[in-house]
Amino acid sequence: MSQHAFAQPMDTVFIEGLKTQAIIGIYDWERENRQPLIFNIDMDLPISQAAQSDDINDTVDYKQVSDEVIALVANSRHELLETLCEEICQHILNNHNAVQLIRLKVSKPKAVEETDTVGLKITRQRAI
Ligand SMILES: Nc1nc2c(c(=O)[nH]1)N=C([C@H](O)[C@@H](O)CO)CN2
Repeated sequence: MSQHAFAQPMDTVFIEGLKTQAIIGIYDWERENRQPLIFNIDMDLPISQAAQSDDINDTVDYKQVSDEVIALVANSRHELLETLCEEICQHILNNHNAVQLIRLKVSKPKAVEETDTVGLKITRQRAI
């Protein structure tokens, strides 16, 4: 019987509180000044292979993904968080084959003065 006859349990590699600076927003002041965006990213994948091999290539490297997200955000100039978050999820799914599902939350703490923070949460899954 195949080793994969049963569903593999999903585990989560996560990045919490990733601080970036972006040109993002619909207002003039947001087009002229970078502002902070904070990301929490959950990446679901089975880690059983990496746990056996002890090889970073059998899992997803949270340091590498963090660096890629920082670079992607630094080079972006979107108006909406929706556009940026979709781009980040597609980048991760396209470049990190082990990742099956992503839950991404972005906080934009300087956007609405009366709040602690506002933002967006999205979930994206690899097409079967
Ligand atoms: N759903 C969204 N609503 C809003 C966004 C956004 O990106 N997605 N952006 C803004 C402004 O840029 C805001 O952050 C400035 O206060 C408003 N609403």
